[in-house]
Parts: sequence; structure tokens; C-alpha cells
Amino acid sequence: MPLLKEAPPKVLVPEKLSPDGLALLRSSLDVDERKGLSPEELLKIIPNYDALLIRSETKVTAAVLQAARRLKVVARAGVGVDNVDVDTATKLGIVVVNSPSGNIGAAAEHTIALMMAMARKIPEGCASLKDGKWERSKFVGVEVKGKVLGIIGLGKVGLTVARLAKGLGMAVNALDPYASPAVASSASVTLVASLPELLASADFLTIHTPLIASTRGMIGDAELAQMKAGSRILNVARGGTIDEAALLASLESGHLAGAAVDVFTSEPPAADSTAAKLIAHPRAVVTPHLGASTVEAQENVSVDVCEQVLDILKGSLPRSAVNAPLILPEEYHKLQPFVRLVEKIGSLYTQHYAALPGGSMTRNTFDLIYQGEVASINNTKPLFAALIKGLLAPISGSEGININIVNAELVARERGIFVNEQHSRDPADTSSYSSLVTLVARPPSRASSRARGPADSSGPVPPGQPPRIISGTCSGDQPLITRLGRFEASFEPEGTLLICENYDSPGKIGVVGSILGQEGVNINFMTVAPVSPKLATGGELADVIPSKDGSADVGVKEVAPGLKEALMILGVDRAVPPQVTEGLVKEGGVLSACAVTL
Ligand SMILES: NC(=O)c1ccc[n+]([C@@H]2O[C@H](COP(=O)([O-])OP(=O)(O)OC[C@H]3O[C@@H](n4cnc5c(N)ncnc54)[C@H](O)[C@@H]3O)[C@@H](O)[C@H]2O)c1
Ligand SMILES: O=C(O)[C@H](O)COP(=O)(O)O
Repeated sequence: MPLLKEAPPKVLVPEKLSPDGLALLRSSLDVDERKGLSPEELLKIIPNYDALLIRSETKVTAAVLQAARRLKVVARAGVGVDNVDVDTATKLGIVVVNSPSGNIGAAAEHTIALMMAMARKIPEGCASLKDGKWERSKFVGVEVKGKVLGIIGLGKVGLTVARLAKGLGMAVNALDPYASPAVASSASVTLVASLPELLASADFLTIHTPLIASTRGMIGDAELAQMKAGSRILNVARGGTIDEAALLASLESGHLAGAAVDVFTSEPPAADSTAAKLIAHPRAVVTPHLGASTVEAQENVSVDVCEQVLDILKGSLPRSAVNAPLILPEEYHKLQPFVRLVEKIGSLYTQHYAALPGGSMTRNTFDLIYQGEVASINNTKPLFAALIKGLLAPISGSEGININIVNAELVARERGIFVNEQHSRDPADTSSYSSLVTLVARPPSRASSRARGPADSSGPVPPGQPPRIISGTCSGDQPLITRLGRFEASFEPEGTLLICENYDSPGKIGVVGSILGQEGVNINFMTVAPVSPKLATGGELADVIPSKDGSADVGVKEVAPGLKEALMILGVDRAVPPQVTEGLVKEGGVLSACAVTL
């Protein structure tokens, strides 16, 4: 029967995004550009998509996210995610990514452009001339050179504005309780201690904070009254940081000489709103949220988030997840191969041990031990998440929850899975590998009561129970399994593998090969994993998980005289049905056989 080709993941793009990023997606994803969707239409079609790519117009509400059964990522081609219900996305395990720096230059230049346009009355002069008039004396402006620019929020945009303003000969004061004094001083910016101090000193005041509880309505009647008579104000950050009614009143009273506004509390502003009156005011210079609208910025943010969408859909770490802990770039590169390794280890664990006679997911307390170089990674949250995903994905079904760095701890807690992460930087612990990751399943009776807590005091594996241990390393970027239970292995956890435990006797491979051949299963490669001599005495296991009494019974079986027990690992070209694995035990003489797909 011909194999059905899996449909590529679908990406919904309901806003105008630069084609540069979208081109990256088209080769492997189904990209659906649907501009002008109503909220109802979005709600209706969102269940069909794996990724949603937006700018600031699309409202990604809790209802949209809850309806999105397959959605793995909301990608915001820009900075602000105030149009996304990030909390709900987090609960649902949907990663929200943005492009934190792709449009910074554009927003800063737009701020300067608005400031100059306001200072020199450029929009009014332009409109008058187009109207057929020649009114030179009506449009006398002011210079910015030698004036004081007050900046609220000395972050990425604020600092860039400061540097540009210094180039124009302005003095720059800033208020930002979280700004680094060293960074401010390197840009010749004077940090002030209070808002009144900033307001009183500024000829031009510009806001560059996010819209959060502490900045909502931060500039109202009282604050505007503290500004110098004849001063000017700008907002290229977020609507709502300045009270629109207060701003309109201050312009109407003549206290403020001008206002330049790119962002509004509601976008687009309703026809009869205060914002609409503000827009109509003759001394207001306004733009329809154009801060990031340059060709260059749109290319930057589009490529940035499209690369992250590709990463997430193929199971890699995104660069800028809003609802996940920050990963330093150097950690990101170090972690990436290990994220894949740990996920494979988790998946191999569930598929292999649950398939063994008497096997199940009953062991739910694990030690995840990092040894060697990998132990120096402090932020192992992505590895923890990869383990939970690997353990659960084989039993969650294709429509199962998305497990990722955002929701892994919550999912683990809900499933009663406990993971004790341990770090050992001693290179001697890793034998011949520079890094080693080991997963050890502890017996249920020893369950620790804390997820991701410190190592619990569980003792050794009880006598008679084979150890459930999987170790692996990375050879370059390629994960490699180095131990499976009592066996010293060396195989890549990729594709469909048939794992047979048997006595390594002559002719066994031939028997197994002919049973598989009868079922049309071809063998791509084969490797034999012998029992580790160290494990046979329990020594190495005791090193890995120190027990209270220093011993560790690894449950070595009685081996028939003259026969060496070994694992046979076969890479095969298709799924192996259960009757074939059963047949291998009954007719092929192997002790156990299981097929895993990794
Ligand atoms: N108009 C546009 O098209 C456009 C484009 C890009 C960015 N933005 C907006 O500009 C704003 C700034 O972006 P950014 O990338 O510079 O953000 P950022 O996070 O780099 O900087 C924000 C700064 O505000 C400071 N801050 C927070 N609360 C404060 C408070 N109560 N008082 C004073 N300072 C406070 C922070 O310490 C931080 O330094 C955001 O709202 C963003 O959405 C708008
Ligand atoms: O937050 C941002 O990045 C800016 O406000 C730009 O928004 P936009 O992508 O809708 O232009």
C-alpha cells in the first residue's frame, strides 16, 4: 500500500508581513495569507493552524487560543505582545515569540522624525502648500539644538532615541528605574530620580516604556501641568501611557505647544472618540502606528519570527520566547543537541520499557543526571521540558498537548512525574565522553514529593528489578545512546528501531532477519550491545546514583552457561507490527523484542 504523505504544518498570516520571512516558510510549511479577517472568522478557522503570525492588529484572545487545537506558536513580527493573551497561551503550552530588536531603529527614527516634524510644523506647511497657499510666516518653528529631551524608559528604543538626539545637539535626561547608570552615562544621558524632575526639565518629552500597570495613564492632567508651558510631547510607544483626554485638554488650553502621537488606546480609533478629537487637533502631528513601518524593519522582524516558527515546529528552541525563561545565546548553542538527545531518551524510555513484559509507565520518579561539560549548563529547563515531552509524546497521540519549556513543569505535576536533576562536573564520571546525560527511573515506592526538586533520598534499585537506565551523549550535533539498561550501547536514536534482548548465539541474526524479511521489513543497520562489565557488578550504577549504603543491585539475570546476554538493535525501514515482535520471541528465540520509533 503506498504510504500517505503527511500534510505540512499550516501557518496563518492575517496581517501584512514582509515576504522575506514568509519565503523561508514556504518550502516546508503551508502558508495561508488571509488579510482582513474579522474576529469571528479568525475564531472559526484557527483550529486548522499550527502557527499564527501576527503584527499589532490581530487580537489573539483567550477564546482564539482555546479554539486553536493544533496551535504551537504565536509569532509576533514586532516587539509588543499586548494584543496577545500571553497568560492563556502559557497555560495552553503555546509558545509566544517576538522580535525584540528588529524594529528598534525604525521606531527611534520615527520618534526623531515626528519630533522634527512637530518642531518645524512640517505637516501643516505641507498641507497648506498642497492647498495652493504660500504661508511662510504662519509656520515658524523651533530648533531642537540646545533643548532638553526628557525620555521615560531608557530601553532599546529610548536609548537609540537618546543617541540620535545627542547627535542633534540636544541635552538628554531620562527616567528609568531599571536602567543601567553605566549605559546611560556612556550615551551621555543624565538619569533623573523622579518624574516631576524630568517633567520640569523637558522641552520635549518622549515615552518609550511598555504599557504595563505602572505606565498605564502615567501622564495625566497633573503630570502635563508640571511640564513647561510651550513644551511638546511624543508617544511612539503605546497608547494608554498618556491619558488622551488630558493631552487633548492641554493642547486646547495652549499649555502644550504640540503633541506627536503614533499610537492610540484603541486602534484604529473610533470616529467619535477622544483619540479622534486629538488626531483632528491642529497642533497634533499624528501617524497611524507607523513606528515600525520601514522596509528594513519589516524584513528584520519577518525573518526573525519566521526562523523561530520553523525552529518551534521542528522541535527546536526559539530565540525569543516571550513566555519562557531567557536562554543566553551561548547556552542556546550548547543546549540544542542535548535538547534533542534528552527528548529521544524520554521517548525511548516510554516506548522501550512500557513495551517490555510487565512494563508500564508506573515508574514516575526519575533522576536526570548531567555529567561532564553538559553539567555546566545552569538553565536546564529546556532539557527538563524535552524529557517530559519525550516521556509523554508517545502516549499522548498526535493531537496531544504541546509540551514545551512554557508548560512542562505544569504538565509534569499534573501527570505526577517527578524529576530530580543532578549535575556532576567531574570529567572522570563520564568515562570516555565529554558529556553524558543519564535517565534513571526509580521504583514507585520511592517517589519524591517535589517536581524538579533536589535529589531525593531514594535508595538503590530493588534486587531482582532490572535497572531502567538510559544514557546518551552527543557526537557533534548527533545524539547517541550509550547505555540501555544493563547494556553498553552505541546507536543513533533515529527512525524505527527493533530492540531485541537475547543470548548472543551463532545464527540468531539470521533467524531474526528471515522473520522480518517474511513480513517485508528490511534491516538498514544492526548493532550489538553487550552487558557492561561494570554494570554486571553494579559498580558503575552505584557511581551514578549514590545510594544510602553505597550498593546498587542491578538485577543481572542468570545467564545460560557459555552464552553472553546482549541487546541486538536493528534499524528497520518501516513500523514493526506487534505480531512480528511477538513472533521474534516465540519463534526467533529472543528473550524480548520491542519496536520504537524515534
Ligand atoms: N510605534 C511602534 O511602531 C513601536 C515600535 C517598536 C516598539 N514600540 C514600543 O516601544 C516601547 C519600547 O520598546 P523597547 O523595545 O525599547 O522596550 P524595552 O523593554 O527595551 O524598554 C522599555 C524600558 O522601559 C522601562 N520602564 C518600564 N517601566 C517603567 C516605568 N514605570 N518608568 C520608567 N521606565 C520604565 C524599562 O526599564 C525599559 O528600560 C514598547 O512599548 C514597544 O511596544 C513601538
Ligand atoms: O510593538 C511593535 O513592534 C510596534 O508597535 C510595531 O507594531 P506593528 O508591527 O503592528 O507595526
